[in-house]
Amino acid sequence: MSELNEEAQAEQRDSGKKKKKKRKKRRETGKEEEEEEEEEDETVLLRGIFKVGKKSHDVLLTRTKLTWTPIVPETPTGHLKLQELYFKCVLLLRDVFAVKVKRRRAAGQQSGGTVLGLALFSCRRREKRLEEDTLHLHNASSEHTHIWYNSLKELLTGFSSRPRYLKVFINPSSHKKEAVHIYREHVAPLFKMADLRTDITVTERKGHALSVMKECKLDEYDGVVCVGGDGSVAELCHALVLRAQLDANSPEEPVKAVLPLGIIPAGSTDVVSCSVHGVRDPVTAAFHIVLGHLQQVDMCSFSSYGHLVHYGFSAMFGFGGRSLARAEKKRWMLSSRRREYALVKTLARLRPEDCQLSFLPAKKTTEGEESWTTNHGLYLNISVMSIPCLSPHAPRGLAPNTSLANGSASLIAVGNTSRSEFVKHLKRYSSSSGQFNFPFVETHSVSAVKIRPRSLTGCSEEESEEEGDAKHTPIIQSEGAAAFPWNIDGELVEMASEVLIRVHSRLITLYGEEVDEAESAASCSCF
Ligand SMILES: Nc1ncnc2c1ncn2[C@@H]1O[C@H](COP(=O)(O)OP(=O)(O)OP(=O)(O)O)[C@@H](O)[C@H]1O
Repeated sequence: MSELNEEAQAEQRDSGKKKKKKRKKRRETGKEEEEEEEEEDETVLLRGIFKVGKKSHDVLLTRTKLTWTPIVPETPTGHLKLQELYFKCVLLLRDVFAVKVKRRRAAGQQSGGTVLGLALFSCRRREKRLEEDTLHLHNASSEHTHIWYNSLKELLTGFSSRPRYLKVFINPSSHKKEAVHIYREHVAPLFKMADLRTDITVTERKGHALSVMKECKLDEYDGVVCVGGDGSVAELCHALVLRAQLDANSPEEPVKAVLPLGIIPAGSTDVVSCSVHGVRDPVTAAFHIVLGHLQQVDMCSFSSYGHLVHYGFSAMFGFGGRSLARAEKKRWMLSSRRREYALVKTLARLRPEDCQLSFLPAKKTTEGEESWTTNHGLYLNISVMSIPCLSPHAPRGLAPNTSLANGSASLIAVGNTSRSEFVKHLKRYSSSSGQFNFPFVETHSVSAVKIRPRSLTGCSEEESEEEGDAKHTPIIQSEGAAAFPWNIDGELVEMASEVLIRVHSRLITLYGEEVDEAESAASCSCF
């Protein structure tokens, strides 16, 4: 018997012993069932010889992985090089999204051809990015190749979270109007390889996706995909929860969205995409969808006068709302220029909001009662965010103290201070940390917030004087009373009077995962 075989047998004996020991230990803790499942997963389903590169390999397939080890001929001395003994490669099936039979075809030949073996398409991680990788397994036997192909196909279809049919919305007007191109170039080919079917709507106006979502037959689909910026994402998240609420006939209480949402970033900031992917990369986003990585995410409801206005992830009142209102009036400008212009202009006219701020801490009192804390004062900005809101401009997030599914939101209240101190606070978002280490900033982990403006000045009067060219109208306009601009997920919403924000735990599922930091890029140049 060769040293290789002895070694392999010894390894098997060892692992057998280890498994027995493990089983004994688990029996003691009552976890025998789990152990049996684990063992079943490791049962070898297929074993065969394929060429990987130029060398023949011993290839093993289990329910969870594929391993290949080079078959090394014995040397005259009977010794093997150490690196050859331990050179075993592993591919986890959870990372494989497609398998194809490779054939040699003559030029122009559409079907048939000589079987060459298999190609396994998988995704590998490079920090937060997911990239395509291919493993070629060569074997000229058609029968052998098809046995492996069928088994691999069967195992891949067993991943129940992977979608097969998706409703896709593309906003052609997002950011640089590249959404259609991004989808065609980077996403559609991956979906096709994974045998994923799609039903595509290219949106024609604001609210188009919402109206389609209200009407369409949802049970046909396994998920929804949005190709666009934060505004489009906000519209679809709102639509998914609203649709679930309508279907469940629950006028008061929000209902969990039935289908998961995938986000292909094509906007200028892409806060939600960065928060669940860690990068602004359409390919990474597409892989999370194809591989069925599901992440439950908290959402907020925003209501005014007792009526639901919107569902969303984040809201800014004060500076954040006013600067967005300014930016929206300059829609004809490029989005980066528009944002810089609005920030600088709003900073130049910086003024606090006089308001009553109440919040419900996330941790309930020992009696489990709701105990609101209320403050009156002047605030330059108030943010409520149920997700960390990562972006290349704020890699640690606008709200690093919250996470995607902790059932609470971060309340960041910035009190009145000098312009220079406020700018210092803003600049720290794009650098390292410490954005909250100012005496005028308070943060709380909350489950609900109420904001009641006490001044009578809304947005229109102050901001209109040299901006009469406004063509844009906010998505919600108040009647009569002065309306205040709110920035809800990057969309302008005008609301008068008190606004109530409630956090709803895990209201929506997004394709992605929890990430702690986003890949950073150059920060905004206006400071
Ligand atoms: N064909 C269309 N023309 C104009 N607006 C549209 C169209 N389709 C969708 N919209 C609306 O455009 C708004 C903004 O979309 P989106 O967020 O995708 O782009 P953006 O504002 O350029 O990106 P970002 O928010 O990252 O700056 C959304 O409210 C969406 O409903």
